[in-house]
Amino acid sequence: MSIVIDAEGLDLTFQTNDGPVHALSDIDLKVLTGEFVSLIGPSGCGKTTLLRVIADLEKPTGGSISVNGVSPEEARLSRAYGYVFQAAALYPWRTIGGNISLPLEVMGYPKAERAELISRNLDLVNLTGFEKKFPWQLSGGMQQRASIARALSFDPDMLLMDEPFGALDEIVRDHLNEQLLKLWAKTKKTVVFVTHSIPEAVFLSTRIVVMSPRPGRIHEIIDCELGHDRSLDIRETPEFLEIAHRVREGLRQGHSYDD
Ligand SMILES: Nc1ncnc2c1ncn2[C@@H]1O[C@H](COP(=O)(O)OP(=O)(O)OP(=O)(O)O)[C@@H](O)[C@H]1O
Repeated sequence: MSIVIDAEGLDLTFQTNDGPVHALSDIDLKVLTGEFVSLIGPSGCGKTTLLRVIADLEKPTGGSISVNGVSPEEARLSRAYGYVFQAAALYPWRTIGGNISLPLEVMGYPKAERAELISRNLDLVNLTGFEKKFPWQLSGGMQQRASIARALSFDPDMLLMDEPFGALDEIVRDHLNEQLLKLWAKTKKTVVFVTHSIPEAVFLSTRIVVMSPRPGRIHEIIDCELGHDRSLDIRETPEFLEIAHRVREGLRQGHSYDD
């Protein structure tokens, strides 16, 4: 396995009207090919900022980071990743197929190839038959699946997912977690996934990065070796509960309730 993301001593301070905000401090993280790494931590600990630095949507103010061995900017330009936002962020005036097609149009894919990729990726997220619907005709869970299909459309090796299921109810979230795991096993993508949910992180990940706030740091990295073939029942097993307990302890230790 090779190193996809290599961050060393990463620092990011935002300059705001209210003074500097130290969002990331001394982040060391290596992500290997095919891993599913979750970033978990309390609100404001820098999870989204770290994901955005990997995606070249923010520039770090210190330290170094490479993605696929090159700078985040070069990786972005070479389409190294697909990005899934917190809200599905689909264009309401475009059909589901039209939304998935958009990055492909921007990249100049010919029409026939676009049609083939739209159909393949709709199939991957179990939305075959919904190509001509508009986003408002789909449930929240289906919209989020469509946005995953869009992120996958040009077959990037890596998916960056910022709390994609945070706004969905628990039953839908469970279902999508199962589907995402199957998709990950099938496509062998490298995934970096932001979440607030301990069960979600333990269910999905091969490693869990526990972050703590003010400034955003990595408190602990926990291995999550539950095998690749997981069903939701695994959440009742002692192994699962043990890892969930360790994550909860890590979050507690990293979080000061005094401020
Ligand atoms: N563009 C920005 N300008 C100024 N401050 C910012 C900016 N983006 C994020 N921050 C600040 O950086 C810190 C980390 O924010 P970030 O959104 O990365 O946290 P998070 O862990 O993803 O939070 P949440 O779980 O609520 O999404 C916060 O204090 C936030 O207010």
